Amino acid sequence: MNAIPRTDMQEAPQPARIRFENVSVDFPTAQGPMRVIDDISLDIGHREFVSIIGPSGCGKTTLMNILGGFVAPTRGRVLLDGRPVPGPGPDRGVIFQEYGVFPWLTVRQNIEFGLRLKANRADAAARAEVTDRYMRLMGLADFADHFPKHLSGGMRQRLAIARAYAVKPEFLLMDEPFGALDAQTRSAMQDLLLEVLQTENKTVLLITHSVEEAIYLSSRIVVVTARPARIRTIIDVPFGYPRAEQVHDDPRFTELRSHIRELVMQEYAAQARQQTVRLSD
Ligand SMILES: Nc1ncnc2c1ncn2[C@@H]1O[C@H](COP(=O)(O)OP(=O)(O)OP(=O)(O)O)[C@@H](O)[C@H]1O
Repeated sequence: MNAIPRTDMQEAPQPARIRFENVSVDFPTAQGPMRVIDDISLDIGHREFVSIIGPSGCGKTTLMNILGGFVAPTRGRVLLDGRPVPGPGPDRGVIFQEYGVFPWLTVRQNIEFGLRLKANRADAAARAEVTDRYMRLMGLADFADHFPKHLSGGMRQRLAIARAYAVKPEFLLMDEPFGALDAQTRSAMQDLLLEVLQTENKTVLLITHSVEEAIYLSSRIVVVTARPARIRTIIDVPFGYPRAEQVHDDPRFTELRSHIRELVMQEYAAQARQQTVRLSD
């Protein structure tokens, strides 16, 4: 495929806000260390939106867990604004595939939780205002005093998203955040995210299995290989921000979608071959 010129508003990423420097991760297994990430280097600039796409189980979540401060690399390092990741912190809002909500707190209390933390201290009126805003945006206003167990799966996921957005983290780390939502809600959540990014400075790393979602939202897409995850290729998305629904109809969208799908399919095939070899060992 021909190189697609970069036409979005964001300049080349420099200096890096997020830097993966020759990162490798091995996990111990009964058969010895298993390499999950292999020598990944990647710079992500201020206000960039980078998506990672690759076969299931290849190591994407592990990559995000390193950035979140939950997993340490075996080799290499990850820098945030030039400093090694110190552990989890309120500068990074993390949204996982599974609902990251506290079951013992109501909807309102869940959203307020982060706002009460010292690093994000806000007075009670400001907390209530932000909480009300996100409950409205997420369609949860009528459920303010409900506990998560009384919400549908999609509502719990929207609550998890509201909690992360409300704290206004500089970095959003999102691991399949919309995967559990129905198509209509997923599309609304994508648009809401684009809206939030228009008004707030955020640098975003998204893991998704949806090629369309990656193209619609990102400025760059990183395709990773079957395990161990290496960078297969990095693609510049040729659409600027604000980004409108109509980009789905752009012929470049269709062309990119086919190209990325093909790459991901090849990696799934490589993964299947590896598994066949392992089974026959
Ligand atoms: N803490 C851990 N200890 C041992 N193995 C782990 C650990 N975390 C992940 N793994 C293994 O590492 C591999 C990669 O997992 P990871 O969750 O990073 O993949 P993924 O690409 O995010 O998968 P998916 O797309 O299905 O969510 C898997 O084989 C998983 O079982």
